[in-house]
Amino acid sequence: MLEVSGLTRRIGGNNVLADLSISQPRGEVACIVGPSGCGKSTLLRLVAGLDAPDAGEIRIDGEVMSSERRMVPTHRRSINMVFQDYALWPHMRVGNIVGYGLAHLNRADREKRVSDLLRLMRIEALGDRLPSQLSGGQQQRVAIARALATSPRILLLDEPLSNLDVQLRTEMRLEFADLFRKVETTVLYVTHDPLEASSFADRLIVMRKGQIEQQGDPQTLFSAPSSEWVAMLAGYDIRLTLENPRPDQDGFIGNAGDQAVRFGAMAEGQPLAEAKSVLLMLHPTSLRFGDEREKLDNRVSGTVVSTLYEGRQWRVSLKVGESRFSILVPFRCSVGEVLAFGFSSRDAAAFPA
Ligand SMILES: Nc1ncnc2c1ncn2[C@@H]1O[C@H](COP(=O)(O)OP(=O)(O)OP(=O)(O)O)[C@@H](O)[C@H]1O
Repeated sequence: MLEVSGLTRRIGGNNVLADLSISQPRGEVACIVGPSGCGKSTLLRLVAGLDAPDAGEIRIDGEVMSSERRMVPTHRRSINMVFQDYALWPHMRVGNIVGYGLAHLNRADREKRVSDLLRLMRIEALGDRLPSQLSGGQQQRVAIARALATSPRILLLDEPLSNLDVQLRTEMRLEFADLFRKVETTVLYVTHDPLEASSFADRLIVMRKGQIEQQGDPQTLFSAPSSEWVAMLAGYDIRLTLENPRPDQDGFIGNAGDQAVRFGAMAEGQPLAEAKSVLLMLHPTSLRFGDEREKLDNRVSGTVVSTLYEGRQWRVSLKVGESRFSILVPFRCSVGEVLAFGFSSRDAAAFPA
């Protein structure tokens, strides 16, 4: 179990981490998601013991690892870390790199452990190669095999897919899902890409400016973002401003120009009473066109302001009331045309504007 409580780190007068707390049960895969500079790597470095906190505590299985008074060195924490650049030793062969931390085992046990790990990472044929003879994806697998060799209690990964091409990233996401299930290690994984994280994380922890903005299992977080910022990160890029929001039947209603638009509820913790207007945010996959839209409790019309062909679909800029946003549609439309779409009020995330 990893417990981070009240963790604060000041660098150059700034709070890079500010009173941050995380409680992670054994075996959980948690992904820290957030933009560049929000403090993700600093958090990993603190957990690894490569840096010391200014306040707060880190405990592993109940034992204090970092606090203002105590710093357990990295090699005594049972933690391993995989870095963005893999950091493989260039003069060593893959088998030796993976077996490096296993000097305490006899030769036969060490060789067995190394070959098990190479098989697990599907690089069993590469044991005699040097890092320079491997592709980026293969190097990445070696780095993970090395990190798993000593069966650490916690595995830390800092943007491990960032140097791989798009196709390999997708493949590795699937493999991670499988791997993390098999090894049963507690995993703390840093990425700036919430989609990458949502494919294998038990929990997403969204960070912003050194603090946690929202956390939860990926499906909850993607379907109920608690702030405009998390909604943006989750891809809710359609923004509709509604004036005069007010309760209505089962939910709420507001005006976009002369059209009434329903929404289910305000996002968690956001008061409607004080809001003069509401920002409704929608994920593109919530919009329906044609007959499908008739079944939904919202039907909204917009005027097409511009269109752009984007390979088998069109990016259409729409004006609805005073709001302008762009959507992708699978059909051609022309400037000035009125385009109607539907969405369910339950799928909209609403925030005070
Ligand atoms: N040694 C340092 N000296 C000065 N500022 C630092 C130092 N280390 C980190 N920072 C600052 O702390 C903030 C958080 O950095 P950190 O590397 O943790 O962010 P990050 O979320 O991991 O970003 P990225 O995704 O770009 O790696 C940044 O504003 C960074 O400039």
